[in-house]
Amino acid sequence: MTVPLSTWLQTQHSDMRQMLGNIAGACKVISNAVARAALSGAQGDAGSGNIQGEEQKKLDIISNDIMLNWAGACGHFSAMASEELDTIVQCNPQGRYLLVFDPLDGSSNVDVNISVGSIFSILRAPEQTPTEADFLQTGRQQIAAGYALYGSSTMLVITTGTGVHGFTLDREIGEFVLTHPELTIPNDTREFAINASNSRFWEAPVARYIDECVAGKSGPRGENFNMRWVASMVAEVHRILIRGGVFLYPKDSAKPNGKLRLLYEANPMAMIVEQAGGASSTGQQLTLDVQPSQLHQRVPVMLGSKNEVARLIRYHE
Ligand SMILES: O=P(O)(O)OC[C@H]1O[C@](O)(COP(=O)(O)O)[C@@H](O)[C@@H]1O
Ligand SMILES: [Mg+2]
Ligand SMILES: [Mg+2]
Repeated sequence: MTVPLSTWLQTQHSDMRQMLGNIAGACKVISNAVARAALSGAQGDAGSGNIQGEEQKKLDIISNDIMLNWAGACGHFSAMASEELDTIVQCNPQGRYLLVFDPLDGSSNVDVNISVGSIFSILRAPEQTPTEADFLQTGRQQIAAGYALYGSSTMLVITTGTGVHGFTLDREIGEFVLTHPELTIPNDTREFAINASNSRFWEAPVARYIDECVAGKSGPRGENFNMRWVASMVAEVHRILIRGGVFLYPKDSAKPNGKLRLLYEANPMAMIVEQAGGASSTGQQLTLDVQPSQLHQRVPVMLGSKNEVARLIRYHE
């Protein structure tokens, strides 16, 4: 049976239906902007930097504007925060929710036609005008999270706290269609993802874990492991949702807080991964339990198949 996103959304309360509907609209528009970038002159650097001192691509800024406009139009968000904006943006004072997003994740890949994505998280808003402090909620307080993957097909993966569901964009009808209901991550895996160029900076527990994987059949794990690194978190998490695996962007001596951002990368992905039966940890603490202290805070991330994440946590004890 074909279930379009608009039909699936009928299972949600009306605020959620409209919020996710508009976010899905934004993702379709971003998908087109990404696909047409070489034709429209939207590839390359914007010549500016974001608050974290990272070079912005033209498509980072375009995607950010699309998400602000489309999500803002549903009227349910009282404020939003984005990777690409220094401070929060006030929206509808009557809105009962906050939106946090990474408009284009993995954007260093965008000029080489490798998969990129968008990540979002929905939180409850306070009754009064939101301030930055109102965004500093733990991942457990998210009421929905998801990502769009702009890959060989465009997909939208959503959780509202009852499982994880994947929709594929059918370009012939312009609709997302439910193709991957109830995604689950196997408990065990023989595949890891880490940027090994940082290995000289790794801390002992991560170095031990990776050494043991690389040692293969003759090592302590007694199994051969495979490795992948796309450098697009959305693509890595998607691979793990489809066939299992473990993804690490740990802290190390060069990046004492890791690289990924807690509110709009780690938390939404951790909610998705937990909802799919996997786990996500900083090494010390479950990602969803971390109390944020800053909007653009970074956090170490280890997520994926439950038993591998449990092993990583053990190695950190
Ligand atoms: O280039 P590195 O250090 O391997 O980092 C790759 C990681 O950085 C990110 O690209 C960060 O996201 P942004 O592109 O949104 O800044 C992740 O998607 C990816 O996992
Ligand atoms: Mg990102
Ligand atoms: Mg980004």
